[in-house]
Amino acid sequence: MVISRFQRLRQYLRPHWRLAAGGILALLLVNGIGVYIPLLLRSGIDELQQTFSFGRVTFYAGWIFALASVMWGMRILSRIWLFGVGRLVEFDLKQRIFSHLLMMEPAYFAENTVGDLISRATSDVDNIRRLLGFAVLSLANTIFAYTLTLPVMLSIDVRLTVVAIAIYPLMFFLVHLFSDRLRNQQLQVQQRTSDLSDLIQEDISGIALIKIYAQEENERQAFAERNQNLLKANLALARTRTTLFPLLGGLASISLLVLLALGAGEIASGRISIGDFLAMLLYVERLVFPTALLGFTITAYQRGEVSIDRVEYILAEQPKIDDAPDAIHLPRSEVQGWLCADHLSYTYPGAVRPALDGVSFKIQPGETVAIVGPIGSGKSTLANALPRLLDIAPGQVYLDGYDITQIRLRDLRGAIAYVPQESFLFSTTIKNNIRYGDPKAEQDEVEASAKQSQIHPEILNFPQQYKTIVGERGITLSGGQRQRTALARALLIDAPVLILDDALSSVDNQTATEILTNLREGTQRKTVLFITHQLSAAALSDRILVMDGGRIVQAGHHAELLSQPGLYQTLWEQQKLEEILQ
Ligand SMILES: Nc1ncnc2c1ncn2[C@@H]1O[C@H](COP(=O)(O)OP(=O)(O)OP(=O)(O)O)[C@@H](O)[C@H]1O
Repeated sequence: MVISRFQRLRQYLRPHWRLAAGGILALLLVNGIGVYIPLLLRSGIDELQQTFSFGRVTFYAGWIFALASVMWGMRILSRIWLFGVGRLVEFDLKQRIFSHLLMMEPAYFAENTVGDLISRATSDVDNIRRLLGFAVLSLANTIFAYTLTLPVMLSIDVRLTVVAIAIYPLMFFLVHLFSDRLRNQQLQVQQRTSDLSDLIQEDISGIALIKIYAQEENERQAFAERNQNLLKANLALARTRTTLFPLLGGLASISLLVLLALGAGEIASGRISIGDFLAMLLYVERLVFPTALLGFTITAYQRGEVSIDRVEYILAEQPKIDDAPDAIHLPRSEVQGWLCADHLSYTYPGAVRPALDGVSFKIQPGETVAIVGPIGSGKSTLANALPRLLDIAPGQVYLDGYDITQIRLRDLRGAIAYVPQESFLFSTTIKNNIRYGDPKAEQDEVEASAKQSQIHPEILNFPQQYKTIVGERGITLSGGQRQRTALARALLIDAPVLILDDALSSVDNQTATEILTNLREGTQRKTVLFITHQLSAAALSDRILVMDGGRIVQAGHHAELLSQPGLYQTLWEQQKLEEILQ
């Protein structure tokens, strides 16, 4: 069922309806008092014209002051509440979008650009906030202002009322017209600002390159050009703004002028009193602002509608990899580490050839298996398929005899520690990076896994040791240090299955061999699957699977594979030759 945007708005508002209702009630009160004050003034003036007394002046002034105070208090409350509702909805939506994005599989982020997702989660959510705060407030305000004020004005003098408000539709269309222009110019300013920040960001990251190629002057010119565009956009926006508001003021003055001209005649003929006339002037004044705002409100509403669609589009996207309806619970402590692939095939969306083509193997708990093969032979695809980072079909991979698509995702991923090719570190301390999978882990556990991955002595040399911050806000680690930190993170969670995808490629051969030997000989032997281009490291494993073109073309021990002609022998000879040539 397609839910209309209006229903969406109601959905967003539902959790905060009390606050929204409070804000709208406060607005009603503001408008009620706003209509009553001119009436009180009218009575005061008409009465004081007959018999003047200071007592009565004080009485009226006191009343008007008290009512105006309540009115302004209520106005403030209505703004706090209604804008607050907008902010709360903004908060809810951001939470929902972020949680939703966390559920999506990595392939989703390859299809949708980060820039677009960020813009939906920020600018579009901001438009919805404006729609719910500003648009609701001004729409309610305009409705109340008109429905309460017009009848009173008409009861005073129909002719004057019609003449006075005749100019309002013009005012409304003027604002509406301008607000479209304002919106486009505002977008231009935003676009130009982001063009400028993109250039600053790129130039700062590539500063070394700019210097090596002596391109400072060209970059300065490129910057001047973008800065000039931003200036133009800002000036155009300023021009529109400075034209609109005086124009509105002018129209409002014309309306007052007409009222004055006609009103004088009405007073002279005795059809209305001076008090009536004064009340009329105040009412006309009261309607100027809501009328002008209505034009902006319509634009805010249109913008908000587009944004609702853009945000809902993200939220409607369902994750392709999710728990099966009756997924099996498999606690990490109960997993032994049997892995089995049965004609596993996978083709990337849009690709012609399968990246995995009928891969079958059986791996026992505690076995260390190396996966080798030329570039693009499907090794990483296999590594990604096991923890279901790829959307593989059921009945192809089994962990401890259970089809992995039937195991709860949390449990499956909890049982498999995976170190991907790119070792990503968060911009926080080394310690927090290592205990990412178990944030409550103590220092000694963190150190134990750092020792296993042979990074401990280097961490002790960092300025604040384990408290040293890495990444953008801290120190930069070398490729090998990053890889060993990522390995320590995987070892800390002590999962029964460990997958290393070329995870020691930047670590020297000797250290890599030591790490792998320790892993094999450690007391808690895990099922280890390690993808590598370093065949000397693969030679240490219990078994080697050789992949080519998405298939396993050879399997066996190092000595066995080396003794028979085939891909492994070729790869080994190539590597030996490279070592000699180096
Ligand atoms: N996201 C993707 N979309 C489409 N094709 C992909 C994608 N990722 C990998 N491929 C293709 O799938 C095939 C197998 O790639 P994979 O990364 O598994 O190879 P690999 O053996 O790990 O290579 P390397 O040794 O370079 O890491 C390649 O032909 C590659 O181009």
